[in-house]
Amino acid sequence: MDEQKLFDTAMAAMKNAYAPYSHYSVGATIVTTGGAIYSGVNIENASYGLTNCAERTAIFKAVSEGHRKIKAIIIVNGTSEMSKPCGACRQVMSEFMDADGQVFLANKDNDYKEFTFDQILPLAFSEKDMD
Ligand SMILES: O=c1ccn([C@H]2C[C@H](O)[C@@H](CO)O2)c(=O)[nH]1
Ligand SMILES: [Zn+2]
Repeated sequence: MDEQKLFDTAMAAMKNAYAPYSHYSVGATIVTTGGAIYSGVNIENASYGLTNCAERTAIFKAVSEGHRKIKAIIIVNGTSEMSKPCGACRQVMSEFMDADGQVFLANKDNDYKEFTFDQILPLAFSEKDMD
């Protein structure tokens, strides 16, 4: 799937964001190594700390259906500022992405920057650290 298609898919998903408290909508779309596509949105709660970010929603959907490896993720939001995954999402991404996985951080205006996963989470803690 090309980058423009990924952007369009994440923007379409973002319309389902449930963000009545922050009014900050986020959409994330991932591509598995097998080419499967999953999208997620942020889902807030009156008990604020229970909020689930868009990135983790998308990843958990894919993992729930048996996928274990993500090759690319795009994250969009409803503002002109570039999306930036929170620390919790970066750590969850690290469980299922390799260092060279593609990360596209976009805004609502179709501007995006491409990173490798290890650029956005250097020195990631992983299973290997427990050997
Ligand atoms: O990368 C991010 C950062 C924030 N949020 C959500 C959580 C909350 O609903 C809102 C404001 O923090 O944005 C995401 O979904 N992904
Ligand atoms: Zn997050």
